[in-house]
Formats: sequence, C-alpha cells, structure tokens
Amino acid sequence: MPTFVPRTRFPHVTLQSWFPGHMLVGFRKMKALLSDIDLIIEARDARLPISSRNPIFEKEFGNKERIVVYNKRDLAGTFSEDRVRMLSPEVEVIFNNTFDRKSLGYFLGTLKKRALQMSSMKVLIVGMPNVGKSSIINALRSSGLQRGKAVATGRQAGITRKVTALLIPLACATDQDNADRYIGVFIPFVPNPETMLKFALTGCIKDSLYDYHTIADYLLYHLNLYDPSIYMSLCRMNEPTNEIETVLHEVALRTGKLNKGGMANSDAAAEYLVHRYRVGDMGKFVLDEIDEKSVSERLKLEREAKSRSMLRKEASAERDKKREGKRLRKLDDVT
Ligand SMILES: Nc1nc2c(ncn2[C@@H]2O[C@H](COP(=O)(O)OP(=O)(O)OP(=O)(O)O)[C@@H](O)[C@H]2O)c(=O)[nH]1
Repeated sequence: MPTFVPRTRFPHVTLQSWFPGHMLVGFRKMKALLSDIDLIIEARDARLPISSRNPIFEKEFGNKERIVVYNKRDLAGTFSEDRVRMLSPEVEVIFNNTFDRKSLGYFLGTLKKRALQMSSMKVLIVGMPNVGKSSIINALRSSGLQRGKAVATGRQAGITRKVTALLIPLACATDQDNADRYIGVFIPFVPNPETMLKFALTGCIKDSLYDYHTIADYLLYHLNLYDPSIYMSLCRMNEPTNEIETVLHEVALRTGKLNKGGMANSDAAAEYLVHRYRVGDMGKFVLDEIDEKSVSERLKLEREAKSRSMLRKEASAERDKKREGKRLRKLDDVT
C-alpha cells in the first residue's frame, strides 16, 4: 500500500476581500482618539500568532504604551510562547483564555500593575474581528467589578461595529473606575490568499466569503500535517486522505447529515467540521508557521507594507501641498 503523503501546500484560492466600511471608519476614529489614550490592549489570536499582526497598526499606533494579548490560548495547543514573544520584543505580550479564571486573573493583574504606574488610564482595546475583544471586556468587568455584560459577543465575525466607550475595572488603586475605556476593530492585514483562508477557518471574517467545502479542505490540509487521527477516528477511517469529499462523505454518514433520499449532505458536513474546529474539537494547534524562515519572510512583507503605506501618505501630503498652493495662488489673483 502506498504511504500517505500530506499536501505541503494548499492549492491557490482566489483572494476574497471583506473590509466593511465600519472598520475603516473605526480605524480613523481610533486614530483621532489616540492622543487621549494611555494604553492600548491589542488583541491577537493565539492560533494566528503571525497572521493576526498588522504592520499598519504597528505603524500608526506602535509608539503608544501597549500590551499584546494573544487570546484564545486554549485553542492553540502546544507552541513556543517565547518564540512568539520574540516577534514583538518592544511590547509586553501575554497569552489569555477569556474563560479561564486563572488566565484572566493574570491579565487583570498585569493591567492593574500598569495602572499603578500611570497617572491616568484610558484604554483602547483593539483587534481584528472575532478575536474576543468583547468577551475580554465582559470577563474583566465581571471578574473585577462583578458587573454584567457590557458588549454583545458572538460566534460570527463583525459584531463590534463602532468604537465604543466602556467601563472596565483596571485602575483599582486609583479613582479611575469611572474613566472611559474604548473598544475598536481594525482591518486585518492580508498579504496573500492563504492568510484569508486562515481568517476564514478561525471565523475572523464573514463565513459567506468562502464556501464551507474550501474552508473544510483547508482544515483537512492542516490536520494531515498536524495529526490525521483526529478526523480518522471521527470518520472511522483506517487511512488518512487528501480528498475532502471522502472525509465529508464519512462525516455526513457518521453524524446523520443526510439529504432527503438518505444521501450524504457534504455541505452540512463541511459546516459541521469547521464549527467543531472553531471550538477546539478538531485539534488545537497554531495555523501559522513560526520557524525562522517563515517569520523572516513575513517580517519582510510587513516592512514592505509599512513603506508602501508611508509612500501613499507622502504622496497624499504632496497632493495636499499642491492643492493648498493652487488655492493660495488663486486667492492672490483675486486680491
Ligand atoms: N475558546 C475561546 N473562545 C473565546 C475566547 N475569547 C472569546 N471567545 C469566543 O470567540 C467568539 C468571538 O468573541 P467576541 O468577544 O464576540 O469577539 P470580538 O472581537 O468582540 O468580535 P467582533 O465583534 O467580531 O469584533 C465568541 O464565540 C467567544 O465566546 C477564548 O479565550 N477562548
């Protein structure tokens, strides 16, 4: 019997773009708020330690006091936290599971320590869609203030739409409890189509952008590299496979996802697999490569994106200057 060889590259998919206007508006609003902010909590996804970074964010907000929180740590399995910390040596990095008391206690403790070092503590919590911003705020409120939910949360990406002011318990040693905190979403950085698939699999973009077959196939690609036994035992298969249709057929039969005539419903099976992955039932592992080569390639892309954004800014400043010159010349002509 031939030995199974997992795919080492996922076939090319068309890059779908999804950056609703509210994110751009939110980004501008965050920039406008910046002078008023003492600390930024940047939420990233622990399953995407590299893909949830955003060079444009670093460029615009990077010189503010900041804590990076890799949320959903419970879904990311075993990986070197030190290696991930080394990616952002200039900031404090913590790993968090919002539903774990101990993890949350550590997070709250870190914030309180920061609060003690500051004269005021206006906080902006930012991150890409569905990373857990609202859950973090609600959890911090309930563990620190015994207050109820302040922000709606949900499994679908895109619930946080506005930059909103909120109350969370940070500065317990001062009278800052009534100060405003803010929450905002920022646009994810997508240097290639595979990054978008990672966002689709983890639920950071709207599900309708890719069909569930493609997302489930991308999951299969990772499972074959990580541990095929996860789906093999669910499907009662003896051999791993690179064929998503085979897996979906078996999943549909085993879970009763059948069409009227008793035929396997592979669409429903694909959706089922993706949702089970998102809650940690199809293996817990990091989707990004964090080896030296992948990291240095990614850092190169980030530098290029930063300089492109810088060039765009310079071009726009140049245009503004020309327009202003033209306006002044016109005024001179009139007077
Ligand atoms: N397993 C796990 N799930 C989490 C964690 N934090 C949040 N979630 C779940 O992730 C989903 C998204 O959480 P939200 O708090 O709504 O995320 P958000 O960043 O505010 O999302 P948007 O409104 O889309 O910007 C919800 O189903 C949460 O229950 C975590 O640490 N671990």
